[in-house]
Amino acid sequence: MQYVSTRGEAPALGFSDAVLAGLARDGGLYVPREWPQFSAAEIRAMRGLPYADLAIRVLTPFLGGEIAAPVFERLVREAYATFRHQAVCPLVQTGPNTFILELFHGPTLAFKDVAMQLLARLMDHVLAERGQRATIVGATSGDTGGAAIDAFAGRDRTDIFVLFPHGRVSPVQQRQMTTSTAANVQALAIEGNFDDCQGLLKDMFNDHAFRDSVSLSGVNSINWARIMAQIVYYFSSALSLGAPDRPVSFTVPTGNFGDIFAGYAAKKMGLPIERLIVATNDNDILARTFATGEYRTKGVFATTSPSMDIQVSSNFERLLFEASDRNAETVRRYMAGLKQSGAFTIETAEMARMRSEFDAGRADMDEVAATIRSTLETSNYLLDPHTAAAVHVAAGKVGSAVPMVVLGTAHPAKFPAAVEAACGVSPALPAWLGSLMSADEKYTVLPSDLKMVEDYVSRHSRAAR
Ligand SMILES: Cc1ncc(COP(=O)(O)O)c(C=O)c1O
Ligand SMILES: N[C@@H](CCOP(=O)(O)O)C(=O)O
Repeated sequence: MQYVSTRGEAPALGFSDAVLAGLARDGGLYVPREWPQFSAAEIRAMRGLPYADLAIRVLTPFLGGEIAAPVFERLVREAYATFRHQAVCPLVQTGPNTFILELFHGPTLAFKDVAMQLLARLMDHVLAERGQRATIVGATSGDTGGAAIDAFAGRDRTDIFVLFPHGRVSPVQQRQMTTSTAANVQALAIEGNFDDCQGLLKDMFNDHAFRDSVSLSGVNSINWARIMAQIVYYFSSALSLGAPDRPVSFTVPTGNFGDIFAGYAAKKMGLPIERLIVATNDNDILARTFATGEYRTKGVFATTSPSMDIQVSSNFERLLFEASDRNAETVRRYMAGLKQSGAFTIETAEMARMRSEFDAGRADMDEVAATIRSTLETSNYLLDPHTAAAVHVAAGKVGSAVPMVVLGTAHPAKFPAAVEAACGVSPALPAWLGSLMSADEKYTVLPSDLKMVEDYVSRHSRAAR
């Protein structure tokens, strides 16, 4: 299996190199050269498999034989042993034909753990085999950072630097990043928003001298392995609802478009997914794009679902590549427009292709609060604000006989203030995270300035040459 860049100007790479590279050297994102296929019979044979076994079955074709089977099996089993629910990602029914796929039973209570726990082990394995070290820089609007720090803390072959928007993450999210005592962890509070953090990250990757000098690697969903690992729970949930003999639709709280792109990948691999519905909060660039065909950024607005406060949605580039029949020149043109004027207009035929698979909607903060309240009243189920945005959007789309699965991307206890304001209930952190809110914090505040951040990373990275 080879991985190609969406911008077509970087060399194709094998699995291990693509994982270590993160962003392609031409600024593009890696995607598999072709989608592995499972027949209906092969999917049927996956029914009833424990989550780790399913992950091994679904993900092995992506490895291109580069990770020995017994090693991969061990890494997968270790990754999912960190989850506190036996099913790893359980499915809970909340209405006649609606379900929440709970993705928040990992160490940091967010869906990011599902991929991050595996990615850290994969990277460690590849680096150890090659006798190398890497510097990992991640950008977060709140959840990726904590999940990455948990997964990489104490690993000798990597130093991890997480850029988070100063003052714009929830207190629980912040502490999950700032209370780590591991020597290889650095939390950097950037004076800006998430798009600034992600912009700095991409600029670091595109500064090849810096990139090479610190052996830069990435753990955001620009890294293919993040998307890959997220494909598995589309299979697990669809299988338990009757796949491949019954189609399923998914509504996904969306920001960087990584999670929903994993659903698209699952569909390309043969899973019968009817609709993939993008749910945004007030930062509704993707909902507007699906409505108008124009991707146009405007300022980021701070909401009660901070992890979705994003304008530049990285993985949308992967969908543009697909919708343009993998035309890298078209993708480069769109991305140049985004860089120059903050906008681009998508060709009609490409938009039609996207609309044939995806739908989109938005939930503003009042709608999110009302959904948290009403779901508690009618289903006795406490939503976090991100999942609530998706439940609101899904409610406007349900209606067919096809089951609707909403991805539950975070535990409500990560956002107690917003949840309590909405419904009067303040969700408590699980006991095993009890000391989080009293532990000492350690972080460095930096301006949103490329040179200053690069300088900080170079000075603190053990991989720096
Ligand atoms: C809780 C939560 N929900 C939804 C999202 C959006 O997911 P994605 O960026 O993959 O679209 C995020 C951040 O990524 C998140 O942390
Ligand atoms: N919402 C994310 C933003 C980064 O997303 P990623 O999936 O690309 O890592 C977060 O919580 O940090």
